[in-house]
Parts: sequence; structure tokens; C-alpha cells
Amino acid sequence: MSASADAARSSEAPLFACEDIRLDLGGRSILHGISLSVRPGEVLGVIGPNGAGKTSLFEVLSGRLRPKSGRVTFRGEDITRLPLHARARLGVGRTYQTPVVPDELTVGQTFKAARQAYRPYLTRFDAEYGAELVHLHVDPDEPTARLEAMNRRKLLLACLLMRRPPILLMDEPAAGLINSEVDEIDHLIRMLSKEMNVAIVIVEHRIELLETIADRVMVMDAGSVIASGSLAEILEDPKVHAAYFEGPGDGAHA
Ligand SMILES: Nc1ncnc2c1ncn2[C@@H]1O[C@H](COP(=O)(O)OP(=O)(O)OP(=O)(O)O)[C@@H](O)[C@H]1O
Repeated sequence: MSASADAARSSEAPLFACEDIRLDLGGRSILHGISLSVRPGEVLGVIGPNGAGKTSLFEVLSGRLRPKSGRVTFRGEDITRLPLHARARLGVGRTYQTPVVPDELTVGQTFKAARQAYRPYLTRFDAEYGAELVHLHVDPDEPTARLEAMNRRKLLLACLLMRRPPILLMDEPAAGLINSEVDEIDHLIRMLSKEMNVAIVIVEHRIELLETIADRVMVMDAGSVIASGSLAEILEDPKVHAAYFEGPGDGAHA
């Protein structure tokens, strides 16, 4: 990206943000005051060792869990009290670590269900648009249960993208994929952010995957943000080394 595009982006208001999020689960304090923001077309990577609180944070951002305090905003509006489906309707898209497809449906039926999940109902052209974006080329009569991991991910992404969400929360979108498929997901993320101006917050375990896609990286450990900045900056940070590379298992979680 050019320096002028960078400057223009940094002066834009955040599209999606959270401030000072605190969350308790099972009587334990899990998130201790997390804040983040992302602008249109920007990719924010979230990393951290196992149990850092990344998925819990996503549950709060997407509306599955209500925080004890703090707020979540979309286009400047407070959406903290809106449930998951209401946020989805506003355009907050979420993907999950495990691509769970509706096993009893075919690909075509899944697209139809997604088109008619809520109003405005979408057309077949919208579904085709979603499928084209992710390069999903499967028979509509194929049962979703028979799809391999990559095509499951593509189907779920196509169903999300046909609604043209301005923000995507992606929880380890490359989990369980082989290298060539990871490259394809990388390419899609770059295209969505840089060509279609979608804001993306992405949880990723493998730091090397963030190198090509993330504009900024935020590192979590034990429910707090311990560093944020460019990937190069955070890799220099001793706190990040201690938490991420010198944890139990000699960095096995990195
Ligand atoms: N329902 C729950 N009740 C109690 N504690 C929970 C619950 N869900 C998660 N936790 C705890 O919250 C902490 C953060 O978990 P979380 O899954 O958010 O971390 P994570 O960074 O996503 O980890 P991973 O990389 O392993 O997915 C962990 O200590 C976990 O044991």
C-alpha cells in the first residue's frame, strides 16, 4: 500500500471497535480490559498462546457472550447488547475455527437457506457471486457432509460473503488446511480487504501466516493485550517472546 493510502486510512474512523472489555466465565476473570479497532480495508491479526482469551474475545465481539463491562461499537454505534443474529444482520460476519456445515443439506439447499436466512432474501445471483469469490466449484446436489475441509470452509464463507459484510471476524480460517489451501485463503483475505475494503479481525496461531495479510498485530496473553503494532515490532518485543515462544512445550503452541 502507498504512503498516501496509509495516511488516508489512518485518518478514517474505525468501522468496528471494542473498548475495555472485561469478561468472567465460570466465576473466573477471562478478559481484563481488551480494546481494539479496525478500519475499512484493514486486517488486524490477533495472536497469543493457548488460553490467552482469543476465542472468548471473539464470542464477545460477535455477540455470543455479553461482557461484564466495556463496549463494542460498529460504525460508531454501541452494539454491546445486540445478540449474534442482530449483529450479523448489521454486517458483522463471523467464521469459526471448525467449519460446521448443515450435514443434512446439499450445497444448493445450504445456499438457499443462507439466501433466505433473513430479509432481504437474496437471489441466486448473490449465491453465485459468493461462490465465485471463494472459487467454490462443486455440484449443487452434492451433500455438504461429503465436502472436504477446504470446500466446507469455502461454502460457509460464500454464504457469509453473499451478504457483502463490511467486517469479518475470522477465527483461525486456515486451521486444518494444507499449504496450498492456506495460500488460497491468504489470497482471499487480501482480496477482500485490499480490493473490496472489508475490515478483518483474524485470530491466527501461526505467526508466519500473518506476515502477508495483517496490517497490524495484537498479542494477547492471559486475558490481556501485551503488545500491538506491526508484525516486525511485536516480534522484537521481549514480552511477546516470553509469552509466545517460551511457554510450556517450548513454543509448541506457536
Ligand atoms: N465456558 C468457560 N468457562 C470457564 N472458563 C472458560 C470457558 N471458556 C473458556 N474458558 C477459559 O478462558 C480462557 C481463555 O480461553 P479461550 O478459548 O478464549 O483462549 P484462546 O486464546 O482462544 O485459546 P486457544 O488458542 O487454545 O483456542 C482459558 O483459560 C479457558 O480455560
